[in-house]
Amino acid sequence: MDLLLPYDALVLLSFGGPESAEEVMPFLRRVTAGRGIPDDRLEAVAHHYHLMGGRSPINDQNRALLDALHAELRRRGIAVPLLWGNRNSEPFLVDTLREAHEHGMRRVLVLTTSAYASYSSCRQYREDIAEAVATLADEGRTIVADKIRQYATHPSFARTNARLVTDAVRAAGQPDDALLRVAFVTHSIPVGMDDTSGPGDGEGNLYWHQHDELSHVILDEAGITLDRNLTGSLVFCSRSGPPSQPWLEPDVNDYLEGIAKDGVTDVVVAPIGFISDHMEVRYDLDVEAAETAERLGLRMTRVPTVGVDPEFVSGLVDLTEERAAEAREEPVDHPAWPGEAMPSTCRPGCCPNLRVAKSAACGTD
Ligand SMILES: CC1=C(CCC(=O)O)c2cc3nc(cc4[nH]c(cc5[nH]c(cc1n2)c(C)c5CCC(=O)O)c(CCC(=O)O)c4C)C(CCC(=O)O)=C3C
Ligand SMILES: [Fe+2]
Repeated sequence: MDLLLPYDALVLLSFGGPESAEEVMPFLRRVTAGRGIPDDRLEAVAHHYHLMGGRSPINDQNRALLDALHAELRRRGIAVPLLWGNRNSEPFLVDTLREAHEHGMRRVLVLTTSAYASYSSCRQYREDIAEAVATLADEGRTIVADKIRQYATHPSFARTNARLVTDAVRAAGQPDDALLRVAFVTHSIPVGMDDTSGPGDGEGNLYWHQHDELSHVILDEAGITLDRNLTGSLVFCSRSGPPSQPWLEPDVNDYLEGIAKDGVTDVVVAPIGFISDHMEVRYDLDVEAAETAERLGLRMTRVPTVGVDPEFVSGLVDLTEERAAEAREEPVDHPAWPGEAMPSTCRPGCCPNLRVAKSAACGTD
């Protein structure tokens, strides 16, 4: 069996979520601390969790992803330990890393459950890694954490999403291109956060751009496979923040209103912004958007997220091998489609924290 040298472990790092009604408010307070989220929004989101019995599906989805990663690593003969930590709920990253250190591990590779550029999807994870590493340093434990590159532009992510959308369009059973739309959905973020997303060389809007580019190649691929002329749009869900602050639009529900007015009858909803069917998908799409569609008389087909799809999981394991080769300073390819490979070590000032200066791991700043 090979190892994933120089790494002593692979750590899955996720957002986290509550697993019981009592955990909902502490979780929400942790997530929104210092983020300026209005109380009525917090109450609404707490209600979404309570509708699901206080249990977010995200932790079970991560357990399934860990099993799938474990199986693929073993299939390739890689015997690296696989650990799991969250940013906002147990098991907390700092506890996972402390236990790793107790077991003699000194350098770990982190894989996050977030694919794109932006402060929320990349730097915030890096800040939390830095904080965990600093806490352990205060305890006299030195541990180094590297990270695989953001994988929104890894070909396995695009290919898996393209296949899932193709299958869903086929299943929707509306043969008339003019009556069908594909809505590519991602998490809305503040416009200012999108404007500053990217490597920090002045371009910005990389969050929006990566989603937009991926939507286009998926439409092309599905169109070619099905021999159809498909149309669609990038739309957003889960807006938070005060009404005075602009966030990316259109909201998925407003988009549905618009296409219904245009006489469209069928919508395929593809949550390409997320890698598993967590609350944003289960509530904001499967409950809220589904109700909007029903009210408008639109037939809605929801595309699954990449989840534990073998092609996606295999791509993630490719990325861990790629990062390990980089760390060993061996020549290595960085396959990317569509667009460019993101660096595994972020540049200074990329996807900045617009509120407070905080140190972030896995970067050159
Ligand atoms: C880009 C992005 C992703 C995708 C990348 C990634 O996956 O990380 C994501 C994922 C997630 N977001 C999640 C939950 C929440 N996000 C919130 C708030 C916010 N999200 C933001 C952005 C994102 N969020 C932003 C800009 C805010 C405003 C506050 C701030 O500026 O930080 C709030 C507070 C209440 C509210 O306002 O909604 C909650 C509860 C869960 C867990 C779901 C579950 O339990 O199944 C997951 C996977
Ligand atoms: Fe969020």
